[in-house]
Amino acid sequence: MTTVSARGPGPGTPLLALRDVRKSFGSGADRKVVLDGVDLDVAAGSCVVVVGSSGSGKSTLLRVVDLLEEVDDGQVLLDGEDVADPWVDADAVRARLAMVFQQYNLFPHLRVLDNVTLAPRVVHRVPRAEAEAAASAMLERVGLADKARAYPDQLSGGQQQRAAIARALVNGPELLLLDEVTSALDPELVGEVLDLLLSLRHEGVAGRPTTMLVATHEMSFAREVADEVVFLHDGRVHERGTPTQVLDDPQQERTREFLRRLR
Ligand SMILES: Nc1ncnc2c1ncn2[C@@H]1O[C@H](COP(=O)(O)OP(=O)(O)OP(=O)(O)O)[C@@H](O)[C@H]1O
Repeated sequence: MTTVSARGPGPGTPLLALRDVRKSFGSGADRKVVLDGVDLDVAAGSCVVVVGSSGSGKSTLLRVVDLLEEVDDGQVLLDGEDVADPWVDADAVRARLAMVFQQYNLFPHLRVLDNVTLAPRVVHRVPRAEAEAAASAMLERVGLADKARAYPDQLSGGQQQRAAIARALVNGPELLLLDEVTSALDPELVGEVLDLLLSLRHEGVAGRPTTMLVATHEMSFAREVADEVVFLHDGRVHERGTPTQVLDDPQQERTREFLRRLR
C-alpha cells in the first residue's frame, strides 16, 4: 500500500493538481464521458471555484478528488503524489481533505456536538474531552455554540449546513471541498452559509487560511471568494482565470450563455 505523507507542499508544487483526468459512466452506447481531460491546480491557501451548467461534471470532479469516484485515466496529485493510484491508502488521503455536500448528511439521532466529534473520536481515536473541546471551538467559529446540545431537526437548514461545515473543519483538513453547499437551502438561508464561507476564506481557521475547491451556482459568491474561476463545459476546462476574466468578459460567448441561463 502506498502511503501519502502529510508534509506540506514543496515550493511551487500546488497542494492539489489534476492532470488530464478522465471519467465516464456507463458502457457501450450508454457511455457518458463526464470529465474529458481536466487539468486544474489549487495552490495552498487559495480558493478555486468551478462553475458550469447542470451536469457539466462539477460534483464528479470533487468526488474524484475525495476518492469517492475512481478516475479512468489521469492523475490526482496531492502535494505531487498521485492519490488516484488504486494502491494508495485512501483513508490517509481523506484525512487530509474534507468535503461538504449539498445535503448536510448529519446523523439525526446525534446531537450537533456529537455529530462534530464522531469522526475525531471514532476514526482518529481522539479522547472524548479533547474531541469535544475542538468541536466546541469549531461550533463557536461557525456561530453555533448555543446549538451544541440540539438535534439536527431542531436547526434550520442553514444552521445544519453550518454544523456540517464545522464537522468538516474539525480535523483541520488541508483542503476543503464544497459541493453546491447552498443548493438545498431556502433562499433566505443561503446568505448565512455563504457569509461563513467568505469568513473562512478570508480569516481562516485558527489563523490558517482555508484552501478551498468549490462547486457553486452562486455567481456573486464566486466573484467574492475565488482566486481563480474554472468554467467546466463538455467535460473540459473551457475557461479559467480571475473571476473578472471568466465571469465578466463579454467576449466569452459560452460563459455569457451559461450566465444567462443562471439568471
Ligand atoms: N454514478 C453515476 N452514474 C452514472 N452517471 C452519473 C453518475 N454520477 C454522475 N453521473 C452523470 O454525470 C454527469 C455529471 O454529473 P455531475 O453531478 O458531476 O454534474 P454537476 O455539474 O455537478 O451537476 P449539478 O450542477 O446539477 O449538480 C451527469 O450527466 C450525471 O447524470
